[in-house]
Amino acid sequence: MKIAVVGAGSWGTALAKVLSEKGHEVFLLARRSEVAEAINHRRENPQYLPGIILPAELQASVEPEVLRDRELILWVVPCQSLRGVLKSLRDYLGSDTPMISAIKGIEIESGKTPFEVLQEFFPENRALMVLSGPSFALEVANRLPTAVVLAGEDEKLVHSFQEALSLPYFRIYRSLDVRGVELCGALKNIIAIAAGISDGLGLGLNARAALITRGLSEIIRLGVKLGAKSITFSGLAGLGDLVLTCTGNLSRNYTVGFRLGKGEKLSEILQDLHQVAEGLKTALAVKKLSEKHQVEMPISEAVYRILYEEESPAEVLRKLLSRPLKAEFEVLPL
Ligand SMILES: NC(=O)C1=CN([C@@H]2O[C@H](COP(=O)(O)OP(=O)(O)OC[C@H]3O[C@@H](n4cnc5c(N)ncnc54)[C@H](O)[C@@H]3O)[C@@H](O)[C@H]2O)C=CC1
Ligand SMILES: O=C(CO)COP(=O)(O)O
Repeated sequence: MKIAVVGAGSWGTALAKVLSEKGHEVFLLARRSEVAEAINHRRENPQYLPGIILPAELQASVEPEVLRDRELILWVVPCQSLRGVLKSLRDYLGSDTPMISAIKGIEIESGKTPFEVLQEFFPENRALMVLSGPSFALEVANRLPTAVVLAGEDEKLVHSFQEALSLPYFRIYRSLDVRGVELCGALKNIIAIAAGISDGLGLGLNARAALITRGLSEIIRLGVKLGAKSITFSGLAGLGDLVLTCTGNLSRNYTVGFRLGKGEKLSEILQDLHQVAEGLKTALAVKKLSEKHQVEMPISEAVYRILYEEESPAEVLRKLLSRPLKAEFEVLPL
């Protein structure tokens, strides 16, 4: 298959490597020519995946022309950049070319997920899909066993792409709950920031386990209100990715939280963060969505206050721990 991956950051590069190893003809569309040149000439993306040797067959380019004859496009740019990228590339794209978003976020302005933004640009396209799940780019690039989930509305289509894109070390499960899979990937990043803060404060493993579990509970509440199936949250995109990013120090979101917990200011952290930590922006989008839909999200709200209202992590923690005691489970629709 002729494939293009748009976005030559760590995840775009790792996915392009997987697809190239599967035998597809892959173009990686980069924004900067030095990134494309390094991939083509040194077989490496030194800024985003240093030390990983890329397949000789994988080609990189900054020319949108390479999108013209592709049979599948993967979108792997930061969520808040997707709209601008689509505006600039739309003329090079077929209206019904199969597309997969591997982006984990929610647009701040519109409250839309990447899938919804793609639908806005390609309203006739019935071949839009979402890829999510626990998958650190570096581990995938090192061919360590990984399981992810591909979701789409057309079961036959999703099934065919599941077969076409899987490798023994990159196992793709399939789902029809696009909304759920996509919201899981976006919302878990805020909980990962919270887990990082907790670890940075030295609150221990009990606290982190409680954060993951109560975090899951609140992201299910919002997700279900927004049309997701609650069972999806117990799958790879939900619990799987929550566990990975809340416990793995390869996570950018967790790392931002950890540094906040250690007392650094967000402005200082942003200065040397050279990759996207989607949870920072998703926290803004979720603040608006949770208020609009009247969903209680104490952990996401706490992260928002630390990030944007300069409340100290210790003060936010004090407030979280003095919330009224309640029943563990509300009745949730399946
Ligand atoms: N890195 C990982 O392990 C994983 C990342 N993701 C998701 O993939 C998405 C991309 O993340 P990463 O590759 O990790 O980010 P990154 O920060 O490593 O790279 C982002 C890439 O997008 C490009 N970019 C940014 N703005 C652009 C614009 N306006 N036009 C064109 N290109 C632009 C950058 O130049 C860079 O190449 C995020 O939504 C992230 O949550 C999902 C699974 C795993
Ligand atoms: O989503 C990820 C792994 O599944 C990557 O997490 P971070 O964006 O926090 O690094």
